[in-house]
Amino acid sequence: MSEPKLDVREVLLSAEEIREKVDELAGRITRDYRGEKPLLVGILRSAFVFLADLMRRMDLQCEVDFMEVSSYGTGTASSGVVRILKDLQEDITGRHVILVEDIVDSGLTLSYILRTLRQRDPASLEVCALLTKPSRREIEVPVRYLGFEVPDEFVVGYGIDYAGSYRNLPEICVLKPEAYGG
Ligand SMILES: O=P(O)(O)OC[C@H]1O[C@H](OP(=O)(O)OP(=O)(O)O)[C@H](O)[C@@H]1O
Ligand code: HPA
Ligand SMILES: [Mg+2]
Repeated sequence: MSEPKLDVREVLLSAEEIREKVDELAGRITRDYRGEKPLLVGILRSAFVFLADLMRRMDLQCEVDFMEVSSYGTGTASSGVVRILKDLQEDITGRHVILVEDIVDSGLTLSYILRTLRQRDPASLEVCALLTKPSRREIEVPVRYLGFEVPDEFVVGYGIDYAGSYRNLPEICVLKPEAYGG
């Protein structure tokens, strides 16, 4: 088993660039939700790193909950079928909810979650996503707080995996082709 860094072809976003962007997003959320206590909903598993950094940069009372969904399994293309593996613990009726996602690719995951959560009558429902890959979009999703646009490459790191690995890389990277082979 090789070290994760040895499998990296290119660093797309450095830890420093990510830190600065997370600060900026947290600042915007702090200003927009002043006087409220939003519920941050992290989409497991990949969003846990981003969520953990984001909430600590917000100067605001907040609560946290998680949903786990999966559509990618061990491949690099969405199966198109989004399954809820773990639902929220909290009742979101009347709450200000911010969905925290690491990447919007086809948009199928977020669009499914947004549809599901809207039916529960939150006071508001917005999305904060660190990355977007617009070239792969199959369905449009409204992202209020967006970090970076990435090219049409399968990215890993900062919580994001390929087949379960590479989540612990501190940067957003593209792997060497042989690392995607299995
Ligand atoms: O816009 P889409 O094409 O739907 O892709 C985005 C989703 O895919 C990834 O999750 P994945 O299903 O790999 O689960 P994970 O977070 O547990 O890795 C990612 O974290 C997003 O949730
Ligand atoms: O580029 C990606 N990398 C990892 N997981 C993903 N899920 C959707 N897009 C991606
Ligand atoms: Mg994944």
